Amino acid sequence: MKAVLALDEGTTSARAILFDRESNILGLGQFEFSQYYPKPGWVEHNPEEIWEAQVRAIKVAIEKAKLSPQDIVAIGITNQRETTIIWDKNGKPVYNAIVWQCRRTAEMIEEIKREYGDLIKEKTGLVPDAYFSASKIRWLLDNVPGLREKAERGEVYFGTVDTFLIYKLTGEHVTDYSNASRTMLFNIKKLEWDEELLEIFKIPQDILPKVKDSSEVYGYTKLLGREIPVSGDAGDQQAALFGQAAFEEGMVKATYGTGNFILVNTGKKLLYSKNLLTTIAWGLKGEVTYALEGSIFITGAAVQWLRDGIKIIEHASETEELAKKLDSNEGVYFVPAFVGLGAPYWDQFARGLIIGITRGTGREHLARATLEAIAYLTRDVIEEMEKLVEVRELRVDGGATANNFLMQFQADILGRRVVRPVVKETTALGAAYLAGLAVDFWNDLKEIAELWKVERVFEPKLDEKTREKLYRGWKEAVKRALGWAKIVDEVL
Ligand SMILES: Nc1ncnc2c1ncn2[C@@H]1O[C@H](COP(=O)(O)OP(=O)(O)O)[C@@H](O)[C@H]1O
Ligand SMILES: O=P(O)(O)OC[C@H](O)CO
Repeated sequence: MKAVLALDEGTTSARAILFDRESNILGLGQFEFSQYYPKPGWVEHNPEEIWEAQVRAIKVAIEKAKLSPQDIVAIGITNQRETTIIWDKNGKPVYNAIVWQCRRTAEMIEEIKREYGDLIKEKTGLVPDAYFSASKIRWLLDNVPGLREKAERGEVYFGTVDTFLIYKLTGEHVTDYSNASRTMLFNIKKLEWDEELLEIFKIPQDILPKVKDSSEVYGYTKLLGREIPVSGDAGDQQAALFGQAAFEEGMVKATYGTGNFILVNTGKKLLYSKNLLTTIAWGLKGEVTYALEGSIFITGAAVQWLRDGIKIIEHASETEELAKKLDSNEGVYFVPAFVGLGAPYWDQFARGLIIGITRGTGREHLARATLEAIAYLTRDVIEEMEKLVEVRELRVDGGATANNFLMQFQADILGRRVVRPVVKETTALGAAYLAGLAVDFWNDLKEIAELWKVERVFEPKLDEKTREKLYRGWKEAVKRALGWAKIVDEVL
């Protein structure tokens, strides 16, 4: 049996999944790696740990599938995006990876935004934020002793995690259009690194990877004892859009993981929205497809916080039964702005808030408020999208879509159908499709679209009056969370 191997390197774990031609999962390996929080608001990973977790995951996936390396026709990569690594010629990182969630460069961005905010938006499609790679690279060059000199001599390489993994696998220094579009250094109209932005962020061009299509052979790896082509690469959210077979303009997907990321395919059109990101979905055969994206930083991570932070649950899935114990949220709202708020608020200084607590408030209220928040945040983004495109239904994927309460509440609060597919590992599947297309394992997008199957549809049931009342309450709660870190700075 022949298969494609997808490497899905996420924020909390590295996964490896083997898919056959019918997109069945033949084997899966997954290992978590450590999260480092050296200061409040800072988040780092150790790239060596990521690599080790990834290699172990590959071995487990192959064992579980009972396949041999001979059966693997191609490898596709998909990754947590924006996370920034700089390494030397031996593949040794010069510092930890600075993770997309890290806020250490928030002040730097505030300053740059004042002068260059509009220029950045116009060239990159992004809302200037510490989220993207540019300010993280600048921070490394300014803070790791001797690094700037090495960068100027062309002795080190920058990459997002896809680029680091491809370098480790093949020795090539490349990325794809979708990942490049998240650095805040890539001109999404001209499809090239932008010299003016490189100047603003003081980044030497030599450290940047070559930008390629999302589906082509980048190089070959001997990791498994024979040469296998590495032939697919896309940021995880774009890969999920591809794995959902959202190939037509107007198709929307939402991925429910650590954060929620909602993307609508806008085809060849570059649509701009003040509070959403214009981004590249993928490059295929020399042509790019664009998307509009709403990035929500913390959703499933808030469920993790209930589990690991305040320890009121043991498993994420318990939130479903707890939430169902109540008929309503009883006025309790939770705004999980742990690292500020992304789309559509873009407030780097917002912080988390739980409001409406009374003597009767218990675990079930907190569980319900957390799940409801995920749905409200998603509606915030869809409302913004609907100013530009019509959203008829939402294709969903990611870990938290297993929660039926959440899916039903999502349909209710949107007043739209929520559609869950059979294969929930949509991100990895997208990477597998991209890799497989490059080596003719799959022929074309039509063949892939036919493989997509619905598992369950959630129809909206809530009356409009209740829906709008609940949502108004949410908006009031959000107002109270905005700018909180600045207020704390002033008073403490
Ligand atoms: N049944 C559930 N209900 C609510 N949240 C869940 C459930 N199962 C998983 N999650 C949340 O989903 C996230 C895991 O999803 P996953 O797609 O693996 O995320 P990522 O790729 O970002 O690491 C975790 O943050 C977890 O808290
Ligand atoms: O690791 P995930 O799946 O939560 O995805 C993270 C995003 O790519 C960040 O932009």
